[in-house]
This record gives sequence, C-alpha cells and structure tokens, in this order.
Amino acid sequence: MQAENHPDYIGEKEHLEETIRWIEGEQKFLEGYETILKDRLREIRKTVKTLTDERLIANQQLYQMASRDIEHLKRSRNHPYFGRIDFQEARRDDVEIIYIGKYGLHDRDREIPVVVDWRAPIADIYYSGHSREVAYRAPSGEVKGQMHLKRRYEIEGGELKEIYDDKTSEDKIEDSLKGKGDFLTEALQKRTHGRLKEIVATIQDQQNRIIRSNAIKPLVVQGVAGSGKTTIALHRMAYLIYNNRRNTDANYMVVAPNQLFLNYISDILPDLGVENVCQTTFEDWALQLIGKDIEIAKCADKLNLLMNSEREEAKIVSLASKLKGSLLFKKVIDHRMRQLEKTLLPLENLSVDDMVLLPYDKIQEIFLTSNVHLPLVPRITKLNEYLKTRLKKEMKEIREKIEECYNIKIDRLKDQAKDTETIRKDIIQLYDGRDEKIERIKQILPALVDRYTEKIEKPDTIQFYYDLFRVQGEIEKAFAPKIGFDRLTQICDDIRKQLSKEIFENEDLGPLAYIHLKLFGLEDKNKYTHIVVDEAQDLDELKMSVLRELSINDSFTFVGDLSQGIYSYRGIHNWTKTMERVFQGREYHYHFLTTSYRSTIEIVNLANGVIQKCKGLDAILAEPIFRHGEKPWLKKCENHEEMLTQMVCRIRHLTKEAYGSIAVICKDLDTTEKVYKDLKGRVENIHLITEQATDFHGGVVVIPSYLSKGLEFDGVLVYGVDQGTYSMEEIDVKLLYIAITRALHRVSMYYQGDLSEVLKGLDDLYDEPNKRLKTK
Ligand SMILES: Nc1ncnc2c1ncn2[C@@H]1O[C@H](COP(=O)(O)OP(=O)(O)OP(=O)(O)O)[C@@H](O)[C@H]1O
Repeated sequence: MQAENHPDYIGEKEHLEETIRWIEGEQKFLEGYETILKDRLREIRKTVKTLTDERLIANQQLYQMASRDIEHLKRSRNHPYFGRIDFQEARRDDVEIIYIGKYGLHDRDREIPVVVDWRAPIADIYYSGHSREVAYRAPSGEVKGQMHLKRRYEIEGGELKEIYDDKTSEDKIEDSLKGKGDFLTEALQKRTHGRLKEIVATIQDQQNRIIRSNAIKPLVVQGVAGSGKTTIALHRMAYLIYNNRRNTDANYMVVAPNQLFLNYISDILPDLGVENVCQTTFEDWALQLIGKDIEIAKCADKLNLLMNSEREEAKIVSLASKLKGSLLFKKVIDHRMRQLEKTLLPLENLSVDDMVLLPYDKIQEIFLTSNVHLPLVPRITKLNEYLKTRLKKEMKEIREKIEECYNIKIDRLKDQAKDTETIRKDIIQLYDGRDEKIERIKQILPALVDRYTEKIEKPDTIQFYYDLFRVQGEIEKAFAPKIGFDRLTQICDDIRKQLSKEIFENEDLGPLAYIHLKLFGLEDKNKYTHIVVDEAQDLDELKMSVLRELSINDSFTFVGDLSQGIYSYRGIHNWTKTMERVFQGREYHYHFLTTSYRSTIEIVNLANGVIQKCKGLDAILAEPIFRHGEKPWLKKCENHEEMLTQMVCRIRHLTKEAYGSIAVICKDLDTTEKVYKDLKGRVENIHLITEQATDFHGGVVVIPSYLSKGLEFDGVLVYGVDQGTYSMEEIDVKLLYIAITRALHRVSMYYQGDLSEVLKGLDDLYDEPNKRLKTK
C-alpha cells in the first residue's frame, strides 16, 4: 500500500525521521571520535618501537570499530530498516516495537536498540512468524510470545514509499503472512543490473530456516534453478559470522565454480557487512596449496570433447574423470601412502665409525608407530627430533660402550706388554682417544641424525601422482572389477600420456590436493570454521573429502541442483549416497527448495517442460512465485544472418524496455565466439564471456551455456535451438534448461532447420510469431 494511504502513516513517518536524525547525530559523533583516534594513533606511532605494542593494537582496534560503525550508519541513512514486529513476550504486559534492518544500530546513551540486526535471534519471528503465537531461540533458551503486527516498508532515499501489513487484525492471519505477499512480488519485479543482491527484507520462511539452521552438522540444499540457493548460502554465511563474531580466530570460505561467478556474487557479503571471507574456486585453492605452477586444461574443452566424441571415446574420457574423483581412488592413494611410508627410510643403521647407535629396524619401527596422525613429511621432522632427543638421552650408554671398547684395547695392550712403563704412553694415547671420541660423538650426534634424515627422499605431490598410474597394481585391483581390464588399461595409458605432457585437468586437482594434504598437511590456522560450496553438484566425492580436511568441524553449506549437473561425468548424482559416503554416516541437514523466485510463471513452465525431457533424471519441477510475464518466444529463421537480425532487433527492444542485463546464450564456446564477432558491430556495449572472464558487468553479453550457470539476466536470447545443437542427450537437455532458467523476465529462442526434439511438443509454452503470421 502506498505509504500515505496507510492509517499509521504519520506515526511511521515521524519514527523514520527520528531514526534518521539519530543516525546523523551518531555519525557526527563517531566521526569526531574517529578523528581523535586517528590523532592518538599518530602520536603513539611516534613513540612505539614494535607493531605489537598493546596501546597501538588497542587503539587500532577502536579505530577500526569506529570506521566500521560509521560505514554502517552511512549505509543505513537512506534505508535504516525494512520491517517491524510488535512482540509481546509471554507473561508480560508491554509490547515491544522492534524495527529490523540490515545493520543493527544501538543507542548507547539510552541503552536501547534503534534497529535490530536481521540476524539477531528475535528477528527470526519476522521471517518465520505465521500466526499470533510465535517463539524464537535466544541464547538463554526459547522465548515465547505473541506477535501483534508484522509490517514491511519500502524506504527510498530516506523517504517512506510503501507500507505492507502482513497481519491486518489481531485475530485474522492473512495469507500474505505466509510470506508470498505483494512485497515479495514487487521485489522480484525489479530489473537486475548485474551482480546478485542481498534479500534480507524478503527472505522466505523456508529460506530463513536454512539460514538459521545449526552449523554443527553439514547442510545440503537441493534447489531448483532460481530458488535462491546461492543467495541464502551467502546470507547463512553472514548469519553464522554475526553469531560467532566474538571468535576472532574464525576463518570462513566460499567455494564457487569460477572467477566470473565469484565476481557476480562479490557484492553480497560486503553489503551484508561481512568482510574477510575467503572466496575462491576449488581449482585456485588447490593450485595454491600444491604451490606448483601447473596449467589446468579448460573444463569447456572436456565438455566439448564429450559432446562431440564417439560413444566409446566419450565413455573412456568420462570413466577416467569418474575414477579420479572417486572415493575408491582415495583408498588407492591411502594404500600407496602406506607403502611409501614403509619404504621411505634409507636402508641403513644410524652409526658412527663402526659403532651402531640405532639399527635400521628400530628406526623403522619408531617411524611406523609414532605420530601416525600426522602427514608424512612432518613425521620426518618429528623422527629427526625424536632421534636427537633419544640419542642424547642414550649418551651415557654410548659412553659406556665406548669405554668398554677402549678398556678391552687397554687390557689387551697390558697383557702383551713386558712392563707398564713401555706402554704408558700408548695407554695415555688410548685414554685420550677414548675421551676425544666420546666428546666428538656427543658433538656430532645432531648432525649425524640430520645426515640420516636428509637421506630420506622427500616425497613430491606430483611425482607421487604420476607413480600411481605408472605402477598400476593398486589401481588395477580396485578398478578392473568395476570397469573391466581393457578399458582400465586404456584409461591409465591415456592418463599417463597426458601427465607426461604435463597436461592436468580439473579432475586431477582433487587427488593432487588430497595427496598434498597427506604428505604435508595443513596448519590449523589455514582451516575453516564454516565452508559454503556453491554449485556443489559439480564437485566429485574426492574433492568433497578434501574440503572435509579443510574444515575444523564439518560445518558446511552445500548448495546445488542435480538438474543442472552438467559435469555429470564427475559430479554428484544422489545427495544421500554422496553425503553418506563422504561423511561416513554422519548426520546432516537436508533441505529441498522448489520455489523459483527468479523467473516469471511462463518461463518456469517452459523450463519445467524442458527438464522433464531429460531421460534418467528424476527431475524436480520448479514452482513459480505468482508473477506473470511475456510468454517465451521461438523464432524460426532461414539462416544465421536472419537469426542475428532478429536478435539485434530483440536486444534493442529489451533495452528500450529498460532491461539492464541481457544475455545471448549459445551452447558452446565456438558458437559463442562466432555470434559475438557477428553481433559486435551491430550492438553497442556488448561483451564476450569466456572461461577467462573474471568480471561480471551486466549490459549485453554473449556467453556459452555452461558458463551462464548460476548467473541471471533480465532477458535471455537462446541461439540455435535446433536438433543438431540440442539433442535429447542428457547434457544437451540440461544445458538448454540452464539457458532458459537464467532469465528473470524475458526469453526468446532462435533456430534454423529442424527444431530441437527437446522443444517439440511444448508449443503451448512458447509463442511462435512466424507461425502466427503464416496461419493468419
Ligand atoms: N526471498 C527472496 N526474495 C527476493 N528475491 C529472492 C528471494 N530468494 C531468491 N531471490 C532471487 O531469486 C534469484 C535467484 O536466486 P539465486 O541465484 O540465489 O538462485 P539459485 O537457486 O542459486 O539459482 P541457480 O541454481 O539458477 O544458480 C535472485 O535474483 C535472488 O535475488
């Protein structure tokens, strides 16, 4: 409802003005304080000698806090809150009026919250309260009470524009309280201008439950395209960080499929006031871990190969990827690791001169039985330390042994001598020699141990990986019964050939990272308190196990959609099986999202029709939010040139309608490059997006289907929906599904020749302007 027409308009307007006045006053005060701190820091820096000076650190922290608060106040000034709840706690008479916003604002003088942070426990009822009786979980336990009012505001530039009451009377619970009211539809109707945005004002009940669910167990969200998986995973991250804010050692990580995607989501966390979260791809993280400058082949090359090869060739390629990403392969690595451990030490005793200080068998026993929880290389360091301490302790026995030896020599000398006087000099010499030897051994013991451990050939991650395929025994035992001896030999030959040319691919990174962790380990400070994995369906189980090694306590949010699993040759097909295998039976939360918030009803219907064509996939159909739009279009063209002309026309039309982001989606990279080249001169400000792209900037883009995954655009133009391009193969159906589901408002499809089987029979879900003309 327009704010002016609401009965409480005057009161709400006054409250907003008062809040803004308070924000401005507080900002002024804090800016003054910030200046004082700045001057103070300048003075401290003149006198302190080290950066660890306590006064320096304390004032730096105060300065950072003040700067952060100022930033939040600045961001709040024009839009301090988005919601209000009137809450009466059980057995209390007073009703609290709570305003909820993106940033919590606190009045220190009056000791009251001006705005409550959306992540605070009490804000839970704003999102989850569907009836008068509500409850939320506070640190002290469950708090029950009654919600008398739930109100949402549209505030722009500090002015109240709209007021929506979800609950109109104390007794009546409106349907809109279920969260799917006007407020949401209005929000979804908006145009996008590039990057993904925060949704704190319109988080829905089920999404709220996911965001706030306990972080002790891993959590999996399977959701249809556009159901808000990425968005809520990032809101969950912000929520967990807020609620763990006193833990200053905590580290957080977001793993996403590529740099482009990372760029696309890069605004959300800072916008929610969250900084310093490591946002990376598995590939980049693994390469940094391994610390080697190796080149990784593009995933697109593999996809293209699979799309365009003969059946058997494609089978071998996909089996090789499956092998590398499987937990069985992890077992093979573990087995080889144990073998290496047994053969790592030099086959020699630790001795000096002719005296054995520690025999090989003993050292081997020590190595194989101590510090076994550690990775292999740190165990060598531990062995070195242990041997030095042990030999130092054994110095008394070593001395006795040496003395015994020399005593025998002296006794022998004495027995042979005619008189003691003649051998006196020799005896003294022997005593001197003995003392010298004892002293020398004492001195050289550490160096002796160092020399011994230096002889241990330090394992190398990449060499270890090569050797796995060179000496085939273990792999054969594990995989031949599953995929057959001949195929396995062919796979291992191919992998060896590739590796000898130093060509690595994405699927090699899981095992390489795993090997590296087993050899060198990871310091605790490099582990994470919570890890969000987006597009998790494209990970393999070995990579998931590797991520487990990074996590301090198995606190994960995995979000994905099996219907969008285009890397099915390596990816996940069944969440339950994968979670059971990777987390070895550990309990986990599982959520299932079916509402698509992104696209109009017409687009969702077409997407559902498409994904149902995917044989062998038990596709979950999306339920659209109540938002209508134009029916998708299908245009048959005579040739490529006509498709271009039609698309140029459409882009102009969409731009005129103020749609800020438009994508021309082609199935593969070659077509994408060609279409971009041909459109470049005809469409202004058009960008080509390839795997190297790192920056996402809205406008008009030409992009291959597999790279568009996770992104969204106001309008989507799908190029070439003919039978040759999109066959009924699973991968093709999924790629078309992905392309269509990228659109918020408009979809148009172009083809020449025969229409793709995937779209045949779905003619009631799209308009065909050509056809209409013909029938007229
Ligand atoms: N509760 C909500 N309120 C407003 N917008 C929402 C809500 N939930 C999701 N959205 C919007 O829906 C769109 C899709 O969200 P998002 O990209 O997170 O979905 P997704 O499930 O990750 O999609 P995909 O699987 O296609 O990558 C975004 O524009 C997001 O802002």
